Amino acid sequence: MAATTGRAGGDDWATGFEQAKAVMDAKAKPVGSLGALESLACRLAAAQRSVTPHVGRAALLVFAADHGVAAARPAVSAFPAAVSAPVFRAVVRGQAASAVLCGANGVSDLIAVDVGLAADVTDAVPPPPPPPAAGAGAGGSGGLRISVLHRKVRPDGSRSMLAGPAMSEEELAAAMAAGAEAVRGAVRGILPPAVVAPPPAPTAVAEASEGEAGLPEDWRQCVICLGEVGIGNTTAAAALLAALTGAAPEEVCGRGTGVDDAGLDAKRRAVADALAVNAELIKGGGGSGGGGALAALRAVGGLELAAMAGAALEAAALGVPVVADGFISGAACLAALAHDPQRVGRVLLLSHRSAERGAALLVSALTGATPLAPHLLQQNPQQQQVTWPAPAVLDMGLRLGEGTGAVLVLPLLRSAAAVLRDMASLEAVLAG
Ligand SMILES: O=C(O)c1ccc[n+]([C@@H]2O[C@H](COP(=O)([O-])O)[C@@H](O)[C@H]2O)c1
Ligand SMILES: Cc1cc2nc[nH]c2cc1C
Repeated sequence: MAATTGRAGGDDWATGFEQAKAVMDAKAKPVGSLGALESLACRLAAAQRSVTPHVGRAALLVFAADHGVAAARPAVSAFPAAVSAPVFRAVVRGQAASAVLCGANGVSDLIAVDVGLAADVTDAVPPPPPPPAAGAGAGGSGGLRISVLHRKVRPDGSRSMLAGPAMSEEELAAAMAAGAEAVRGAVRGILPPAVVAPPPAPTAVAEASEGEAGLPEDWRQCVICLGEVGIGNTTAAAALLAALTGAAPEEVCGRGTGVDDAGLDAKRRAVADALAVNAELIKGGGGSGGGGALAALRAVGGLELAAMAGAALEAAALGVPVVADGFISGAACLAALAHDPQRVGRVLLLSHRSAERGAALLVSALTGATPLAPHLLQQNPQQQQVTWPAPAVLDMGLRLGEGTGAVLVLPLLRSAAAVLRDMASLEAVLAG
């Protein structure tokens, strides 16, 4: 009989999942009767390598940036680009939806990261951290600590993907490194309330994970939620999804913050133009050195999407569960998954299906039902062995971003872990 405590599966994700499933199936309930909660628990167990999974500290990382495509073609969003910075400030003050939901759902850390807002936000200061006694349990709002990480890669956001790649190689690396840095700060739990520092030098930014050294004892029980803010980023996410799957602009573009028919048409044209301008980099022809998922991210992504991809890759390198949010966060995670399918697929959890048109295709691609573009499959034979994430847990018509959907799933994750950890077996119940 499978062990009920201790480590599950060593480094073998599938063995860990099967051990957790055996424990789950032996619980005092008809097999499968807790539905998706059961597979959520088994995935958490496999990611944490323990058949007694636990959601300890949960952190929300909100990455913010502006977009050259929105500056070049403002019609792609219902809001002017100038709105990204005030929304970021509201997150930092603890007044935005993401921060409020963090408080309501037992999130211990919210880390807001400026990777390319087209405004100076270095004066954005979070509220003082809560006293230790306030606690961070679900239901209380007093335990949330907010930190700000200033890692602006470009002063005016990403370059316009209509005129070439949205990022240089160095800019992509710097944004991804900011994402990795935020993950390590969250897992360590030692970020000061405000971290004001100049961007790291380009040579220092692409460092790989430093390994487990210096991590606190409970680091494996940390869960990372990803979120973003960036006017125009549904256009970048749509272009990235199209580049990664080969889908047409009509399939990936939606109304974002609420554009009308003319705005939707502008988005479709922007995505088609960006894919044409960056075709060589995306597909890897003409000695461009491109063709991989990170080349697509560089070509038509954005600085906050790159940061989220870097964060997902770092969480995967550490083996810490990472929860994707909506359309933009999901597209960034798809790039990370296509880049390192073996490791990312083991830790990535999908929180919800956004209301954005294109989200259905995105979830389908993230779960392996829709194949990646042929050039990506050829480049990466690992795609055959990938552990695909399970379908999104919620479908509530959410389309705000900021990581709101990822945070909303935390109570379900905690419940799933509690069932696997604490529920009696049918054998024990029948024995009285
Ligand atoms: O997460 C989603 O699914 C989502 C869907 C639509 C819009 N958003 C948010 O709205 C902004 C992007 O919308 P837009 O219309 O400016 O491209 C950005 O700040 C996102 O956080 C987010
Ligand atoms: C008000 C507002 C809040 C947001 N939060 C994330 N994206 C956003 C976009 C807008 C426009």
